[in-house]
Amino acid sequence: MTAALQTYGLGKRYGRRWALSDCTLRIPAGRVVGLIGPNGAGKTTLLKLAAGQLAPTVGGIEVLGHRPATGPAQLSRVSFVAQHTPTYPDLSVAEHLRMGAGLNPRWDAGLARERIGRIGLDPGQRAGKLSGGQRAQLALVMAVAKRPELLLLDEPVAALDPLARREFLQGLVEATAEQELSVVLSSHVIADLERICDYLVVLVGSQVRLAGDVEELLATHHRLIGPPGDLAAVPEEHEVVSASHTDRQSTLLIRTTVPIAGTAWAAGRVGLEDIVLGHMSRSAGLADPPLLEVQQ
Ligand SMILES: Nc1ncnc2c1ncn2[C@@H]1O[C@H](COP(=O)(O)OP(=O)(O)OP(=O)(O)O)[C@@H](O)[C@H]1O
Repeated sequence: MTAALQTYGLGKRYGRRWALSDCTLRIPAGRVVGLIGPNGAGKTTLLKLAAGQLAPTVGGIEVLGHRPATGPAQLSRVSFVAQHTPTYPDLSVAEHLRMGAGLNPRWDAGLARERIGRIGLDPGQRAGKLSGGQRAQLALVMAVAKRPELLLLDEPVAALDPLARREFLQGLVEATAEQELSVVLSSHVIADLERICDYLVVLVGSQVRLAGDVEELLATHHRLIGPPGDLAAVPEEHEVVSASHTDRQSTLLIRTTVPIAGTAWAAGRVGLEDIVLGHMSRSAGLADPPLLEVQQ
């Protein structure tokens, strides 16, 4: 099956600073992929490389089996909504939709009208007079009505109110169920990603720290609670991702594919937030896990 996004040793450098480095990923098609990481981690850079708005410094990238933005056919298969959701301030909402219809061969006018009506945007209103959140909604409608095969969204819900945000995320899930659509969206809100994503990529300091199927990540990560500081007692098949210690106990986040049995440690399940934060706090290339906190 063709991957939605595939990268090989991909890197992008600005001057002497690497915005993204050594990125090798294969994201299957038909997934809703959450891209998460601290400010400056390289999320926007990866999305712009996928949209063909940036060229790699090193390595390669394929989107739906082809190099990004290599012609009209490839451009029509991908929608990209940039972080600040650009719209044309002098064009009305209706004029945006007419422009979308003129530029995109697979434009779904019915879907666009229905979504604009549901959001409650006035078709005669100029985009320059819309609120930031309304502009974001308009940009999202334009991106979805293009009927892309891959939708790239850079923090799409950051400017939306909680209800609009929930509706938008729900709409995304429905769109992926109705049509052959892959989605990659970046966000800082783990709860949003947890609700809709079935694949996760964690970027830290320009590098991929973790990537995988959400169900598999949940099944292979566990919390272990046991005697303080005794990491040597942890079986070596259990990769310790993070550790915190008090006088009375140590709490570990571990990743393992083997059953957890026969140790002095009590095991428990963890949520996506624990997994993401555990991997984000882990220092790159460290043999030993970092101490997250020490309580006396
Ligand atoms: N045009 C540019 N010129 C120079 N450096 C840049 C440019 N764009 C991004 N960078 C740098 O590349 C790195 C990655 O930036 P990027 O915007 O991809 O991060 P991000 O993960 O999207 O961050 P945020 O969560 O804050 O949006 C940062 O260190 C940033 O300063």
